Amino acid sequence: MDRIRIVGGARLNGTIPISGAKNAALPLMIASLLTDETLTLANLPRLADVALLKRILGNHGVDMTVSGKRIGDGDLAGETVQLTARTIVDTTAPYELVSKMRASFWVIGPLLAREHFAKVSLPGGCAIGTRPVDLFLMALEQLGAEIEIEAGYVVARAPNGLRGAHVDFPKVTVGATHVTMMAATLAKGETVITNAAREPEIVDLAECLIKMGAKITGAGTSTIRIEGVDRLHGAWHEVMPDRIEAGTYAMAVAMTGGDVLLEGARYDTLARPLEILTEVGAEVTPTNEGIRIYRNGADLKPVDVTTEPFPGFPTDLQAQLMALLCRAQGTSHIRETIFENRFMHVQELARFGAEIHLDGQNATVVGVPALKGAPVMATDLRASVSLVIAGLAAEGETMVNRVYHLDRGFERLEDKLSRCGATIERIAG
Ligand SMILES: CC(=O)N[C@H]1[C@@H](OP(=O)(O)OP(=O)(O)OC[C@H]2O[C@@H](n3ccc(=O)[nH]c3=O)[C@H](O)[C@@H]2O)O[C@H](CO)[C@@H](O)[C@@H]1O
Ligand SMILES: C=C(OP(=O)(O)O)C(=O)O
Repeated sequence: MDRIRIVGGARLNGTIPISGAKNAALPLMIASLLTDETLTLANLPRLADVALLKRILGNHGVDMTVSGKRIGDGDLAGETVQLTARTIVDTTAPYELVSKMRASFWVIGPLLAREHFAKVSLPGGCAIGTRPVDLFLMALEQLGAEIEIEAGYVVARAPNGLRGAHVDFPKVTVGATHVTMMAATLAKGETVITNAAREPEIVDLAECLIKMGAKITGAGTSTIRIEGVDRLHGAWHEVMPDRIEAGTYAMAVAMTGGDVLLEGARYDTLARPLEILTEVGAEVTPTNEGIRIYRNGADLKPVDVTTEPFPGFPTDLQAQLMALLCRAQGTSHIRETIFENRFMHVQELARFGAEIHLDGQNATVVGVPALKGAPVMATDLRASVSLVIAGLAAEGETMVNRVYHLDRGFERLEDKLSRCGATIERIAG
């Protein structure tokens, strides 16, 4: 298993190109199941999750060709991939694949809409909470599907096709909003989703579906309207930049000090976390090329933050912010409201000498004057990268074990950071 070795203490200076967003790329790739024509996706990040989804889609009959420019080993640009689901050859998404990544469950929407049948294993993914799928099933039932759970699989049937309906989510869910939106594109009549997720990745998917011929309005607001059409066609779409990757590097620069341009990052997708970073003591400047983050040696200030659905502070940046606050002068409070078990980085951050107290969904972070490098273990994707951030700012050597979590969501992390002056390397093993 690969490990990442870091020698902390260097300031970060330079440019970090931001990759295509994992959490947009996955639903966009899944949308290829909705049409027998070619969906071309540009700026697809080279990530373990994208590779796994290629296998899952291949199993359903999606042909994939890579046509993007690759300039060489040092190239940081994403891939352009053409996905063509001429016919769906298998409507089952098996346990062996779906259990590895939660988003693969989302194939249920397009398969059901196009084939009127889907058998999809209950999902896996990051161990950050129980993560049920009841709201997906509720929405698909409202669109007319008959659903049964058989031996760990969701079996969904819509013999006469799906029909438009009012789907009112009792809580904001990104995944179920994606799936309902995709399924409703081919349903008969109008679907109205209320209390829909407003995340930028929902907007990115809606924009792609519209290019494919879907009739969707309101994506990015709490009410999305979809007028079903008979068929969708091919399209070209560029995956939006990854706001979580950009936010992660922003936290890293705020912690180590330095001056970094996050190339391609979009301020509108990161307004709340960047506002928090400003409160903490970093300088944040949106530019034509992206977002510039600067901090000199000034003290970091403590803050109180609650994770919330977009446009609130994202749960996917909570671990990274916590790492940063370990070095603030004073006591910060973080409340996690999205996932019930997303504090697994706390015990690992303690290995650096951090002082964090947990009480249910609340963490109290007492800033310490210095962190010391340590061997640590990654437990999930964003927790892993919080350990990298802590390691970059800590004195001495840090070894991050179980790096495969990082490879799910961060493209060439060690390349991007070492180009900015960090001492960081991957040790194959
Ligand atoms: C691939 C992807 O895009 N993953 C993101 C997506 O995950 P994901 O789409 O899985 O997260 P959701 O927005 O659905 O989850 C929000 C909350 O709703 C609950 N819930 C969800 C569905 C359901 O049927 N029943 C239910 O109770 C979840 O357990 C959680 O407590 O949004 C999360 C919240 O921004 C992010 O942390 C993940 O990175
Ligand atoms: C939790 C995440 O991913 P997933 O929903 O795929 O587990 C994440 O991207 O932080």
